Amino acid sequence: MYLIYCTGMPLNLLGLGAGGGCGVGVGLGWGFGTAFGSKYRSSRVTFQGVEFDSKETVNSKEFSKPSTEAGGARSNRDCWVVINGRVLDVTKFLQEHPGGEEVILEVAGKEATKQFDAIGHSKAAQNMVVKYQVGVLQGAKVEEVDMNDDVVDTESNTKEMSAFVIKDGANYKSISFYEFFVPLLVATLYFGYRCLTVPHY
Ligand code: HEM
Repeated sequence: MYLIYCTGMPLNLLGLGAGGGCGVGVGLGWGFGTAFGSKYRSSRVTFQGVEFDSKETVNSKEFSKPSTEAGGARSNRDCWVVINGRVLDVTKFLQEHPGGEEVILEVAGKEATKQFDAIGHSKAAQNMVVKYQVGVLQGAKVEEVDMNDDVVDTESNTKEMSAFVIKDGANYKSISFYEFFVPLLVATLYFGYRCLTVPHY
């Protein structure tokens, strides 16, 4: 009798383990996701390590010629280029550039719009340009960049993302509540079900 009872216990414990594991796993995953998401929940968007503001806030200092003011900068310690009328200090970006630093150094201090466009840079890359803007070329008409575009860019969606985006929502608090309690409820129900259905000898 005693032996049979002992055999039943591990079964019961196994039920508890499976039930608890499922609940805790889902709960922790969702809970952590929620907490982590709330920490970064803002109007800022981070994509591949680059943070974009929702509004374009850039330096609008005017430069007369890329070849004089921006043009002295042709080394990997000080490298500026002009793309679509924007004067960019890309010194810090050189080593991060997926296409290598050489290609940018070749056009350092120059108008690089043609070369930039010729590559067919992704929308994300085009938006990234703003991050390095230190001014605009005098008389140049600079087009506004829609920062929200990059997150729907299909090509970029397939690339590695270092962070995720959670949009602001009025009812996110109630969502967090459900995210936490629904897995807990599921685990409890499962555990209850196991307790009732596993035979006790
Ligand atoms: C601030 C300026 C620039 C930024 C932010 C930038 C960003 C990027 C990014 C994110 C990529 C990865 C592919 C993509 O997402 O499109 C890339 C690739 C590349 N870029 Fe740039 N880029 C800049 C300037 C330039 C310039 C001026 C040139 C050429 C003179 C250039 C040449 C290339 C090449 C050759 C590749 C590799 C393309 C491939 O592997 O298919 N980039 N760039």
